[in-house]
Amino acid sequence: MTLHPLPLLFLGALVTAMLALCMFVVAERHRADGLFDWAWAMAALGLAAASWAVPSQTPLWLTVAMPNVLLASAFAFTLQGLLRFQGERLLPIQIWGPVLLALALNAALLHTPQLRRWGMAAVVLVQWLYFFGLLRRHWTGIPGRSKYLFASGTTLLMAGLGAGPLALEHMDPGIQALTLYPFCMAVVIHGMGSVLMSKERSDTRNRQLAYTDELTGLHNRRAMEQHLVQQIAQARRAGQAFSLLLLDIDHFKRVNDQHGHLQGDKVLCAVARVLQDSLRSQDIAGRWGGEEFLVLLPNTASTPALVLAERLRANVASACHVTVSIGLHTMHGLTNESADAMLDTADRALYAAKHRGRNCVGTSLHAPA
Ligand SMILES: Nc1nc2c(ncn2[C@@H]2O[C@H](COP(=O)(O)OP(=O)(O)OP(=O)(O)O)[C@@H](O)[C@H]2O)c(=O)[nH]1
Repeated sequence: MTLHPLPLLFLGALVTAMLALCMFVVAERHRADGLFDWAWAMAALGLAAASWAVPSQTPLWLTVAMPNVLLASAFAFTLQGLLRFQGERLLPIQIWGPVLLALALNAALLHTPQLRRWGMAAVVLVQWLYFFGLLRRHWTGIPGRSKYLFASGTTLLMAGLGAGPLALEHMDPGIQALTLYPFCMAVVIHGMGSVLMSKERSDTRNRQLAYTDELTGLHNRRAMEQHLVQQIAQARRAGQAFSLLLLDIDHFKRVNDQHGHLQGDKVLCAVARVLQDSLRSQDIAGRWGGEEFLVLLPNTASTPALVLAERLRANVASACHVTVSIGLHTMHGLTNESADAMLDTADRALYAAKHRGRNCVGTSLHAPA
């Protein structure tokens, strides 16, 4: 059985067009993530494949020049999408210059196939170098694994479409047709990679939002509950001490009443900043609710925890125009305390600190039974 390139090219064009259509539908709400540009890239690839598939009697500008310019445009859209995804900018000439070059090259060398193919390979190589450089710069910041699909799919496409015509020119049409299978595969990998990359980015953002306190930027209560359970388990496994601090701003109602809710919010943010700046890298701070903050101190016994709590209290008092009362509780390595029990004891220590006149640290020793 002989393989004919034309039906396979039509199939390739159809697959690419369908992928482009799906991406346009999804991209509407993800323009800032580059998906819209990647949908245009896919559409340009589909059009290029369709133009290759028209019968050979058709003028060369339609079967050769146009698909070549469409290819360069597809890779320019790919680059532009990646720039948007990373919130970075390039001069328009850096993105669209290769497309103009492809246009000029195909106009000048339309009847000189060998030179034209070399020229196009060089244009695509320049585009790939931009693409690769950009991806490399941001690689570690892109969440998830779909970046591997995106990088390999795009590289396969660029290598195949840029250098393929040079490699295939003297080959049998049957062999040429076979190369369309990897083309279809590369298109699917590239398309899936771009859609999933954008999805993984949204998932990461949503997860961050779900675990972050909107006002202060600290962990929210949900995140702190999880950290607390993990830290207790870790302390128990390692037989280490683990301390927690419950901080409450003193007379915060007065701040709101006298200076307004907005000013109250600013005070909450200022206290959060002091916490972040005063803690060690292993400590975890979060907003527990209202004007209450929770701080977890892994591998910290009661004496150093008390020193740290006193430092926090003093730092807040000097930087924020308010004071805080702190309840401190320490779990010693092998004791079997639950998160609720620890919180309850810290809460009673906090109550004791309030009772002693505020702006001080209460420990389990001060807590009423
Ligand atoms: N601005 C602002 N105020 C809040 C927020 N959440 C809770 N509050 C206020 O925090 C105040 C807490 O007041 P209380 O529980 O009476 O405690 P307090 O005035 O700090 O008194 P003590 O804790 O006994 O020192 C209330 O007025 C709440 O409205 C918030 O997100 N922003």
